[in-house]
Amino acid sequence: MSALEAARIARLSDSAYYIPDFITEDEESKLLQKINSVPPPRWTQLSHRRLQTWPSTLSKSNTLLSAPLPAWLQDPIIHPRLEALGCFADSPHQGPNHVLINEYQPGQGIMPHEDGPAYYPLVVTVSIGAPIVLDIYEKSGGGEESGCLDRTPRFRVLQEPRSLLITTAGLYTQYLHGIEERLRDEELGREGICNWELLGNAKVYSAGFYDRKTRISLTYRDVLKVAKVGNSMRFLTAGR
Ligand SMILES: O=C(O)CCC(=O)C(=O)O
Ligand SMILES: [Fe+2]
Repeated sequence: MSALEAARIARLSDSAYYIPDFITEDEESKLLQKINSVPPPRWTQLSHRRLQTWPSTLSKSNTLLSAPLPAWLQDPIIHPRLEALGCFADSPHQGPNHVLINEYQPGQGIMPHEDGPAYYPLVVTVSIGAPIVLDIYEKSGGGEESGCLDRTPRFRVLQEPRSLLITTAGLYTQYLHGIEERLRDEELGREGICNWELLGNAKVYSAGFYDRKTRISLTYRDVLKVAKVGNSMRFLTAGR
């Protein structure tokens, strides 16, 4: 990942990279327009956010039925930009094959969790619409869920709209991540935000807070187990 050295979030050692303005405003509007014009059944309404899964949901055995991602999710994010960064060069399929799109209204979030073994341990997140703070928690020594709810985050990453966040290595395997359900993100500054020096426009946050607006993330991943269409009958009956 040497091409990414300038984007490394130093406080997160070698496990996270942040690039502001990874896409243009025009590309951001086109993505928003595409995401918001899919047929309604494409959305899964969850209790605290809604979600699209491309090209399809994984099977119970965490297998992806092989299918290309739609062109609007590939260009220009995968080709040429992620390819130029080389960040999936070492992953089994040499590129992402799965994208989750999460939408958070003000007050919504995602519980601290880890992304788990279905994926190669590398997640690339494009943020659009509005900023949001991603909280990173140490896995507690005393059992998976203990005390998670009232724990304070170990690190906080501010994701500006149009930015790219790469999480990998220790951050993927040793920590949990989540987004607090709140209407306002506060305590923004050099102290509390671990990628503050890398922000594209830190001035916007100089008041130390902002009110949440609708924020959408596109998380690009490489699913390890992929079934070819020719084997789809085996795939469909597996794990049932
Ligand atoms: O929206 C985000 O940035 C995080 C989403 C996430 O953690 C997930 O979908 O696993
Ligand atoms: Fe996640």
